[in-house]
Amino acid sequence: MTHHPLPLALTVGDPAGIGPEIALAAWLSRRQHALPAFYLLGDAALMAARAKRLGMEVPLAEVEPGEAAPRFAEALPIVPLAAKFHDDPRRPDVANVPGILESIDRAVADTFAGDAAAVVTCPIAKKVLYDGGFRFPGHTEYLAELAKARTGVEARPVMMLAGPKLRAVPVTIHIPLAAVPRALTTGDIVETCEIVAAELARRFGIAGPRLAVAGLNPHAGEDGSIGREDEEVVRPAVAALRAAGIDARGPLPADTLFHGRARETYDAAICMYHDQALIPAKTLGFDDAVNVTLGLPFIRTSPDHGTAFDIAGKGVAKPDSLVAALKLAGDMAARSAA
Ligand SMILES: NC(=O)c1ccc[n+]([C@@H]2O[C@H](COP(=O)([O-])OP(=O)(O)OC[C@H]3O[C@@H](n4cnc5c(N)ncnc54)[C@H](O)[C@@H]3O)[C@@H](O)[C@H]2O)c1
Ligand SMILES: N[C@H](C(=O)O)[C@H](O)COP(=O)(O)O
Repeated sequence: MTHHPLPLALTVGDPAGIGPEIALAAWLSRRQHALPAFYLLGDAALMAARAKRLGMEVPLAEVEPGEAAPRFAEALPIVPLAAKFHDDPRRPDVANVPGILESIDRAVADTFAGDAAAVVTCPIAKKVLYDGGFRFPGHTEYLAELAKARTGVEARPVMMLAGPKLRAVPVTIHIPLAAVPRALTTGDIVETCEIVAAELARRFGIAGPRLAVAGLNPHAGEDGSIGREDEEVVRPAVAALRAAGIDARGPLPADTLFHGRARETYDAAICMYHDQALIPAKTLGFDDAVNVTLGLPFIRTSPDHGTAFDIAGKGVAKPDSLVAALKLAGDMAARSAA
């Protein structure tokens, strides 16, 4: 009997977005990209309708997770949810929220049950979920909550955008820009860097990773003359990290941190807020960067883009970032199993 590695559990994301069609396209490219086996937690009727709408010939197989890997070569395995979705691209509907969450919950449950090697998520629209009563900023924090519910241990999730040219980590994530200076603490910077250093070693095979810590203010505060946070919050964090044996440098001016020669000097840039990390990450690699959540007791990756409601159902969405997310999850799982 052939031995199949555990498949990846792929969530459907918002069904009105591009998640369903990039999942179909990723499956079609499975041989070209040597993708690890995955199954979609979704609704076969929705997937059949979206494939038909886009003229994509994708055989679908409703399966249990245990049957997914052996079926993957010949059909896109779908593990059905209780929830059903309409094929209504570009029209997000709060009525889809329970099904969107069921897909995420089930992916995590399957991973804890040993039926899946990792969780890969298609994009959700935060506003739609918030309107449906979701009280977490995004997947990142929700996944940490699901982990805690299962292990009883607090998880500190860390967002990393990882591409061939840059790995970038925002210390504060989905909070208003005006709230960043108050939210940023030395302890959070230290904790984030510790998790990044440990996970780069464990899950990416980078021994002694080099971390470049960006400043918050222009020119990293210019010795405290343009804002005090770099001297009072960031610098003590870097000192504590260095004392603990972590190769961290900073605070470094963020404007000169992302050009080619600078990027050669570190393995991850630690940034103080969302756009400081995600603008360079998506500019340098919108099609191949992956959103990875570190600090969880399981592997989670996601494409770097969102639901792209403007193009859903039009047949122009590129599956590249999802393909990269599936490959990275497979690589991370293989390294963790070795
Ligand atoms: N992982 C996630 O769940 C995730 C990530 C980012 C944004 N979001 C959410 O997505 C929603 C929309 O966000 P946004 O509009 O800022 O960003 P977006 O990434 O959805 O779209 C930005 C632009 O890029 C284009 N684009 C995105 N993905 C593409 C692809 N695969 N192929 C071709 N073009 C693509 C879109 O058409 C749009 O013009 C928001 O609600 C946001 O919260 C979710
Ligand atoms: N900030 C992420 C991005 O722009 O790519 C994104 O919104 C995803 O967040 P979650 O993985 O927490 O849903």
